[in-house]
Amino acid sequence: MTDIINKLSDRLLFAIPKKGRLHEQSLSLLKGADLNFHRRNRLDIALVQNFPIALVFLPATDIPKYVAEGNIDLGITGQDEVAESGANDKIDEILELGFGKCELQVQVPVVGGATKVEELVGKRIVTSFRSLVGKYFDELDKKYLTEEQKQAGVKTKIKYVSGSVEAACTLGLGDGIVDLVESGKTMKTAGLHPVSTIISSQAILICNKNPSNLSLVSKITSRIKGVIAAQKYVLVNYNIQRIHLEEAIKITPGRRAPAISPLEDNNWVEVQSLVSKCEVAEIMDKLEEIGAKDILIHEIDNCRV
Ligand SMILES: Nc1ncnc2c1ncn2[C@@H]1O[C@H](COP(=O)(O)OP(=O)(O)OP(=O)(O)O)[C@@H](O)[C@H]1O
Ligand SMILES: O=P(O)(O)OC[C@H]1O[C@H](OP(=O)(O)OP(=O)(O)O)[C@H](O)[C@@H]1O
Repeated sequence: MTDIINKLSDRLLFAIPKKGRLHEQSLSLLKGADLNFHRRNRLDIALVQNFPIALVFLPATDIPKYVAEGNIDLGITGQDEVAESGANDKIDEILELGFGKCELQVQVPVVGGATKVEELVGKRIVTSFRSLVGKYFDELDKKYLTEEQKQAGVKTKIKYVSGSVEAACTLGLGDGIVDLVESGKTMKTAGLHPVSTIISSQAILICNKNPSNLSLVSKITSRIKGVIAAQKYVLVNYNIQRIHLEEAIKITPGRRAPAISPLEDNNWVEVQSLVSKCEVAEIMDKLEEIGAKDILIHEIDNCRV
């Protein structure tokens, strides 16, 4: 451990979620960006071999605080964690990473629960997002509590639990909860349904406003952008008769323009173009309809676009 600590002083410190929903995908981003490291068993610091960077494995919840205070230069966490930390104006949100997508929702029991979020005003809300939920219900209190209730000191009570928030209504701790929802399976299984959404979130790359090595931050950001772009696009290749080329270009315009190469048979050309992964099936259908042949789709490992 001391040998590693001695090597930290000249390195950019980059925080990675040490467990939970963001851990695995953060590691695959690092791999895609070719940041090589070896993490010793149970050690939360790992030196990157091919850059003057040290990775620090921390809970996603704590990462905004470390980055805001300058103890860490760069970090991956959730937008929800940044909002909850209240550190938004002390950090730069550099890049949305496209994973860890979820919504922070107010949920109530399907049977016998409130039907609208304003019915929860003055009641008990259980959550792990004390600050965001406190602010959210302060606004609702102002709007929906009567003057008599305000004067009597009535307020919505925000109760903190660190996990398994969905159990709170069944166990009688709260009248509603606020927790993250992705597929909705956890919520449904617990007999809950949403009555409002507080924020939408995804994983994000954040940076201190004065990082120790700005050019290295830019380099790492470009590499990560390349990995993300590669996940969004595929390369499509096909042959088409020249007479249909104009229509084909409309279907696959590429980011700038498609690459067009002549074939031995002068009536045909080969076209290569980047297309969005989520549109690929539809694009192949359209190409087939105009007579394209030999349509090939290639995954992209990495790119700069
Ligand atoms: N179901 C989900 N789908 C997508 N992203 C999620 C989901 N749940 C959480 N996240 C994202 O992952 C972040 C970390 O949540 P996670 O539940 O994995 O926490 P954790 O670090 O493992 O801590 P704990 O296990 O103590 O709750 C959240 O702040 C959110 O940005
Ligand atoms: O809508 P879903 O796809 O069901 O996901 C929602 C669940 O995911 C998160 O918890 P996680 O499973 O990460 O564990 P935790 O409760 O220990 O935080 C969140 O707190 C919900 O419980």
